[in-house]
This record gives sequence, C-alpha cells and structure tokens, in this order.
Amino acid sequence: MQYLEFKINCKEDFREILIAELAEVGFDSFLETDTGLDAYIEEKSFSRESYQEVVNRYQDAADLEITEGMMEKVNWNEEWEKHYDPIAVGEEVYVRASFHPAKSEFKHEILINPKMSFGTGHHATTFLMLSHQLTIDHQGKRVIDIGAGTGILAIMAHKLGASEVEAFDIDEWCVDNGNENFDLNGMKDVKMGLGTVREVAPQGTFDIVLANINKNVLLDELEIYASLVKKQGNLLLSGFYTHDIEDIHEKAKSVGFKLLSQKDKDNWAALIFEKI
Ligand SMILES: C[S@@+](CC[C@H](N)C(=O)[O-])C[C@H]1O[C@@H](n2cnc3c(N)ncnc32)[C@H](O)[C@@H]1O
Repeated sequence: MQYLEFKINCKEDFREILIAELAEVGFDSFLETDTGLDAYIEEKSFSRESYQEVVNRYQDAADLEITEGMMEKVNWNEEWEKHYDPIAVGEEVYVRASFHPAKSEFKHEILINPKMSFGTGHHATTFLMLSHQLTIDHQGKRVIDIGAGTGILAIMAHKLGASEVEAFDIDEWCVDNGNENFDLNGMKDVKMGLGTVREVAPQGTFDIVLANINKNVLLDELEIYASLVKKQGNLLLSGFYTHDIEDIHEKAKSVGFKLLSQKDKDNWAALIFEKI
C-alpha cells in the first residue's frame, strides 16, 4: 500500500480544523506534531484538486508550509505508541490503546487501537459525544452509531449497558478498524456496516441515534435520522462548529426534534435532541 505523506507546519489553532478538512477529502491518518501535523492518504484515494482546494482556503490564515513525501508501508501501531496518550473523559471513562497499561479506578475502559485521528477521544467532537453519552441512560436500549469511525461511540454505548448496538461508516478502512476495536472490547457479535444511512437502510427504530459526522451530511440526513429515532428517544449530533448550531437546530426542529442540551469545546459543538 503506497501512502502519500504531507508534513504540514501551521498555526496551532488550525491543526484540528485542517485534520477535519483533510479527512473530508480522503486523508485517513494524522499525527499531531510540535509544528502542526503529518497527514497521510493512500495514493489511490488522493485527489490533488480536492487537496489543493483545502490548502488554498487555509494557506494564509493558517500560515501553511507543506513538504510532500511518499511512504511504502506505515507501521501505525509503532507511530501511535510514540504519539498517542490515553485520555480520560470525566472521572468515569478511560480511553486507551492495548499497549497502554490498564487503570482500574475508572468505571469504563474503552480500548481503541488507533490508526486515525478521529475516534480516540482526542478530537473535541468525540470527547463531547462521549461526555453527552454519559448523561443518557443506555441500559437495555437499542443504539445506532452513524459514521462510527473507530467505533468508539458504539463501544461506549455497549459499556453503558445498551442491549443492541449497530454501527456503520462509509470508509472501508474504518470498518476494518472498527471491527478490530469491537473485538477488543468484547463485542464480537457486532459487525460494523459499510455505507451511508441510505445505503445501509437500518431496520426498525432506535432509542438512541449517534452521529458525529459533519454539517453538510447531518443537514442532508437529518430527516432520515428522524425516521430512525423512537418517540422520546434521543439523537446525539456533533461534527460541526458552534456557529453552525443554529442551522442544525432549525433543521432538527423541522423534522420533529427538540433540543435538550448542548456542549462545546475548541469551537466544536455537540447537541442532544429528543424526538417529540
Ligand atoms: C468525525 S468522524 C467521527 C468518528 C467517530 N464516530 C467519533 O465520534 O470519533 C466522522 C466519520 O464519519 C464517516 N462518514 C462521513 N460521511 C459519512 C456518511 N455520509 N455516512 C456514514 N459515515 C460517514 C467518516 O468516514 C468518519 O469516519
């Protein structure tokens, strides 16, 4: 597998935004560095045009300096061991890789063997979704995770007592990694699906629907989510900035949701809705 490597120097405030934007155009692995980030994409998935569009948009504001290279084979585990620290979400949840020692003082431990930036709890949106999940009763509930990435939110749902968990993602690579993580967390019977919500067409309704994707996808798919959430069930959304809350809220209201609570971190937002 040939990977292209982009060593990006940027202003610190732009690191997370660039990761999100590059993930949108197909980059699947990121390492945060002292001066910015290293971003990786499989050569066959790379579109110079989409990449350049992102670079042009942030070139001046983020003070970008980029060096391009090529990598034959990346040993992500080795890379992550150097760069990935375990993370605590509140006092209850500890997210770590299998190479980190366990910590018994946490009620829930989530094992993620990370090969990408999203879905380790380090990204604000993942952290916010996990924090919101902790405020919701999952016991015996049917839960679906849309845009599951590493599967971390589905795993959280399982640890919080959900009786049935489904998950899917459009990225084949995430599906492989997600299934690996489900195995690591004792969820051998859960298999991550591949595709969008339209393609996967989940059956029946759910008590809790989780979707941490991005503003455009959420606005486009909210009507479908509405058909998936049971009356008085919950929809948890993230993947957008605080200045987009109003647009998301408006759309959600128009398809039958009421806003219950919101959190934000580093300009990213997360909302909990109830189906009325
Ligand atoms: C921001 S990441 C979130 C990952 C994980 N759920 C988390 O909270 O850390 C968004 C994920 O959504 C996936 N994705 C993007 N568009 C999608 C779509 N239309 N349907 C399903 N998944 C999608 C991406 O491949 C990516 O893994």
